[in-house]
Amino acid sequence: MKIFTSKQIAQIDAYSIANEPIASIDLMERAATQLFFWIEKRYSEEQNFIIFVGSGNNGGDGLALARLLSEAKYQVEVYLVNVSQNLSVDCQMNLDRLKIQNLVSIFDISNSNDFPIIFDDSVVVDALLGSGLSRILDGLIKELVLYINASKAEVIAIDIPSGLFGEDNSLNNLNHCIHADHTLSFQFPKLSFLFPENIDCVGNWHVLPIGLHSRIINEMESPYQLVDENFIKNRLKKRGRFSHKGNYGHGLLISGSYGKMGAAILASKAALRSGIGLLSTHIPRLGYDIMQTAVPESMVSIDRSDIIFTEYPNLEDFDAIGIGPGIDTKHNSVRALDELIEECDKPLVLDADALNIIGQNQALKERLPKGSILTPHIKEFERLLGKSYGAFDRNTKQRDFSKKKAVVMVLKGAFTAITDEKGRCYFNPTGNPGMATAGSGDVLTGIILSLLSQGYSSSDAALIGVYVHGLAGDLAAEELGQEALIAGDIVEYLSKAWKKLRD
Ligand SMILES: NC(=O)C1=CN([C@@H]2O[C@H](COP(=O)(O)OP(=O)(O)OC[C@H]3O[C@@H](n4cnc5c(N)ncnc54)[C@H](OP(=O)(O)O)[C@@H]3O)[C@@H](O)[C@H]2O)[C@@H](O)CC1
Ligand SMILES: Nc1ncnc2c1ncn2[C@@H]1O[C@H](COP(=O)(O)OP(=O)(O)O)[C@@H](O)[C@H]1O
Ligand SMILES: [K+]
Repeated sequence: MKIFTSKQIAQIDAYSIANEPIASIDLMERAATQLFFWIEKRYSEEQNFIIFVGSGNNGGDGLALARLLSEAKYQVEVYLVNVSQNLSVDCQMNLDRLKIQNLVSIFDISNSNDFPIIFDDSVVVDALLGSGLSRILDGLIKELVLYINASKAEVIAIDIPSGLFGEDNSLNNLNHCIHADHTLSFQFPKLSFLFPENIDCVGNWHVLPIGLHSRIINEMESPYQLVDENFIKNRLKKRGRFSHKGNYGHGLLISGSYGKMGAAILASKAALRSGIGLLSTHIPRLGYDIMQTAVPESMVSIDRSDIIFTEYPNLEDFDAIGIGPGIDTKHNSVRALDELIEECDKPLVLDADALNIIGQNQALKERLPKGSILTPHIKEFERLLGKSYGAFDRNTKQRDFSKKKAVVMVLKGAFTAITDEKGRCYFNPTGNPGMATAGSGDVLTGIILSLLSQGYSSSDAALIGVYVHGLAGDLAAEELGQEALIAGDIVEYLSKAWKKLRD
């Protein structure tokens, strides 16, 4: 699913009105009806709602919702806050309709004495400001937002929490935005929903389809996309009936050091459980017995060093190389990585300590082979590209770096962001907080190496790898629970995840 900016959504909205065609008031009714259906499924008739309404179309949605809810016998009170001089045309029309219906008490808020008591068991609907937000909140509306946030009532935000921008919130004060439990967004999620710092504002978000025009949605370009299962399924290659292990590539994984052999084991198992033909794992000498016992399916390449990575085998034998999990950042490993980067003309995935080494030796960053995949978490990302002003800035840096260096960058976390050489950014929906556990990144490196070895392009290897990794984590968490989940479980559940993608 493409993700559009608030400005683009307004254009899509206008195009739909002109070309479906549909009157804007009817589109608003469609939006409000979707809100109503969502609420009706979750709340019994006894539930009372306090709807705070602004003067734009977001307010109009709130007023139309108030009418639909009261028609269905819910208890509803509406509080109108004049955020600007005049109500928008559709907001005014819905206010008139609500007054004619005459089932709902409508109050004006002109100062803080007008704020209603919000009982803990009320549900607050935030229809103050939507995607027309043009500046950060101040004055009465900010006070009201703080007042709502201080209540214990559940809060449902319409379209976007009031005060939050759809894209860049680096100059915003997130405490002055509505903190919703649920955000009901029309047709698309907003970009800002996918950034970690906005979670307290957005809560759980849900996308409600309102039938915006498919032609404009298909034609309008956006660098941002939210990945889904079909998007991944369409990228999978078939395994031919007469294929043999030579068809699925030979990968080289450089991983592990004294005390960190687990990283090599996890990444190797993950590679083998993701379809690779042959795997060689290059490890320091001390790890020989450990590796041969734990992962007999992998061949072992032994370093001259007992405890760290200092050299690598002839790269000609391999289709792709993965390096980093648990290799440490000692001087001789830095030198060996430097040589590898200089020589390597094979698809390369760099993770963990390989990224830390590059972070400490910025010249290496300039020489990354085109098509390399880097898989940092936020800390590693900052070591590579410095601190950011916020998630939007970080995302812009990531896209620019991918484009400038023609590499794929995977910024890991909830909604892992994958950027490619065209500056496009894909957000991954799978995965859960149970995966915030030692070694889960190593598993991802193994999966991506496996896919690169099988001949997938760098961006497809990253997209598929991240998706299936998160899916395996989700399937594992469903059965084991998030607390008990360990990285080895992600490997174990890869089988179910791949099967699901092949269904
Ligand atoms: N997408 C779709 O297809 C559909 C969208 N729909 C709905 O429309 C919503 C967008 O509506 P909208 O454009 O009228 O904007 P909205 O946010 O309600 O209000 C803008 C007003 O607020 C004002 N204002 C701005 N910032 C402010 C501030 N900090 N403090 C105080 N005031 C501030 C601003 O003033 P100005 O910037 O002009 O000075 C302007 O007067 C969208 O979120 C969704 O709910 C559905 O109905 C149907 C389908
Ligand atoms: N809250 C979360 N939601 C989704 N995925 C997560 C979450 N927390 C962690 N993950 C995933 O788990 C992996 C953790 O990787 P990383 O931080 O490198 O761990 P480690 O260094 O311990 O191996 C990443 O792929 C990340 O996307
Ligand atoms: K809102």
